Amino acid sequence: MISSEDLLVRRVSLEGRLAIDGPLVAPAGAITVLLGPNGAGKSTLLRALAGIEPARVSASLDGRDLMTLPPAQRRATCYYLPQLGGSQAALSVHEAVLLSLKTLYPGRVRGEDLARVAATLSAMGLEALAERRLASLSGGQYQRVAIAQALVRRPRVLMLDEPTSALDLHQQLRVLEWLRGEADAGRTVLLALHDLNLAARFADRCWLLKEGRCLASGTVEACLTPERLEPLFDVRLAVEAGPDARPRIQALGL
Ligand SMILES: Nc1ncnc2c1ncn2[C@@H]1O[C@H](COP(=O)(O)OP(=O)(O)OP(=O)(O)O)[C@@H](O)[C@H]1O
Repeated sequence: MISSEDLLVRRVSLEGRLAIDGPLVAPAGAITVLLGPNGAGKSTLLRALAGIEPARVSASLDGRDLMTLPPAQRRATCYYLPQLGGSQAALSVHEAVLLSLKTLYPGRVRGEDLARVAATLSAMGLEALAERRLASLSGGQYQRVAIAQALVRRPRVLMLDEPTSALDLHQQLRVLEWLRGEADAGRTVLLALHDLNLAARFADRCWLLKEGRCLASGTVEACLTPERLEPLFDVRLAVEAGPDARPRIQALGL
């Protein structure tokens, strides 16, 4: 059943790139993972929902038509973190995270904002790097700064595009466990992921995308099956239940 606190996507289309026919649901309080091969349209869909791509979007959030939100409010409500980039900006890690918050609340820096920045740096294990310049960071360190810049704003919908692509195993689990907490706090978390086992472990729901279309959506158990995944990725797979009863996926070959 769709609640008034869901992100409900009815249709999204972008000439030649995306033809999503819903309904697709990303509930508040849940992690929804977008899965699909390279070029499937995962980033384009997230960008369309965030209002960055000039797509035709029919979607609602908390019962309100997403398109009626003024563009700045829509981007603040649905924060989109792109795939790993890098920054040469002459900012420290602390300044970069604080700047993200100041962009949301221009002209305001209160004690509570500094406390929020400190808590976010701590959540991402960045305290020791707080005074380091962005340009001096490793790829994985920079990715955690970018995630901290998203988290510090506490958006209603967090859309993170491949947020663990540069992270070591410890940091992958740290970030996903933190995102689990963000969902438990009532946010909607939407992630594009390539790691099927991370998706199996942390997601509540999946949207399976290929060639700009959504082939299936539903619970992890319903979506992460060989019948769904083998044609999606064009590989042979074995799926078995892990000790936590969630699927474990092994690639057997092409
Ligand atoms: N700015 C753009 N202009 C035109 N086509 C684009 C643009 N960006 C992406 N595309 C195309 O749109 C399609 C979907 O790309 P998208 O980046 O959404 O895929 P994805 O599922 O996120 O892939 P990946 O797993 O490789 O990140 C691809 O065919 C891509 O080449």
